[in-house]
Amino acid sequence: MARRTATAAARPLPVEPVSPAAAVGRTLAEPLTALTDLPAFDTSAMDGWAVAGPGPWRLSGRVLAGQGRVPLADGAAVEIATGAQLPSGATGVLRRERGRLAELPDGAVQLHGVVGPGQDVRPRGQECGRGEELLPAGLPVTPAVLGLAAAAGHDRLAVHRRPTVELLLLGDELLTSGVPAPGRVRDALGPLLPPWLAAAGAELLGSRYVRDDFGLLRDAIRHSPADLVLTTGGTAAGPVDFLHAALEATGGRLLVDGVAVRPGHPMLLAALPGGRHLVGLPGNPLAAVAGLVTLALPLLHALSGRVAPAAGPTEALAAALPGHPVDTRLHPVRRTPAGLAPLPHDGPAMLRGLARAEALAVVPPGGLAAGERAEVLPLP
Ligand SMILES: Nc1nc2c(c(=O)[nH]1)N[C@H]1C(S)=C(S)[C@@H](COP(=O)(O)OP(=O)(O)OC[C@H]3O[C@@H](n4cnc5c(N)ncnc54)[C@H](O)[C@@H]3O)O[C@H]1N2
Ligand code: MOO
Repeated sequence: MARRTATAAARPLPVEPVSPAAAVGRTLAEPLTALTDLPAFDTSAMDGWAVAGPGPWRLSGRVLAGQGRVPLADGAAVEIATGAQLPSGATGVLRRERGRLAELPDGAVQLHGVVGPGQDVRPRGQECGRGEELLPAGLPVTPAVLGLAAAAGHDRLAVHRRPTVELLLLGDELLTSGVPAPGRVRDALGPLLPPWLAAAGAELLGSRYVRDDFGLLRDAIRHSPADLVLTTGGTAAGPVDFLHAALEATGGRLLVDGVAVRPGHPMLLAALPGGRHLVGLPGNPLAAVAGLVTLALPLLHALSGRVAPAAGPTEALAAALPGHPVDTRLHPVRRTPAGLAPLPHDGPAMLRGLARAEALAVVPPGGLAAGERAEVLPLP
């Protein structure tokens, strides 16, 4: 439900044509159509000889990949390379290992072998015709999409602008180096979040530490130019948890204020003036990751124009996963041959389980027995 609210909270950012290298990790804003037949011409699929009609054939010449189309008379054969354009009049390709050459009394070379019609030929348009839709809009541009787009003749791709993010790390207790001092903790989220945001297609404008001070937090939110202001800590009702007050002071409108999920229940989502958004991640590190996958990633995907699946895939559990009496639980899991294995050290303030996890399993209230299927939220 919270994931659906976050998905519905934003419209895709504007579309821009960019070079393929700049498109990786962004989302196709238009269907990718073929600008050519693929293959664009009848192509030899093997090294050997292009032949015209039934054998034996009289051999002459050679066609290499990259050359234009040459004619071939009935009864003739020409040496051909894989990927070369098939001569006009050719009826098939005889692989090198299946042909036998013999010299004729007049010095000419004769080729013997058996070739079915169209054998070892990749006919023009076998993969797609010009104008055909290859991929729908809303798909992330992966390296494979780049390869397909290039093969289909594209020099630029229409993608949505990357959502920008500013990360505000709240808490006077945070240390950025060394071991924890009395009352102080190492910031675990400053290192953890940026690579996951980048993997989700976002552009991080910056990360900064904001002291536990209402005015500083209010101004940081008010002046942030980012599409998404992502905060950590300060979501609960502690004496220096100023996030709600700062949102009110900056004209923020709460869309989600707490989610029935453990860990992470104080997570929140707000619309900010100027079409911006704020996601507040709880300070406990595993709770923050729960907020990332529940609110921040769906919102970033919506801004990127990425089509969201209705629900995550489900996988069978290798062991029982106890549930919360009324809330959904998110539990770090690994894939094993026996199914999803829950990882220990899954407390809200712990990262030991998460660091070995491949995904978070969604555990409904009451829990799941071994062998039952759990929805799986992949970690980006
Ligand atoms: N009376 C209540 N107290 C709390 C409740 C509650 O329902 N009633 N909920 C608890 C839960 S659950 C969570 S989660 C936290 C959320 O707290 P905040 O978002 O306000 O976070 P903080 O209080 O700032 O910090 C909580 C905890 O996390 C540590 N922290 C914060 N930032 C980082 C960071 N970048 N790296 C590592 N650790 C961090 C911080 O030191 C605290 O230990 O509220 C509970 N309280
Ligand atoms: O739910 Mo808190 O978010 O347990 O850590």
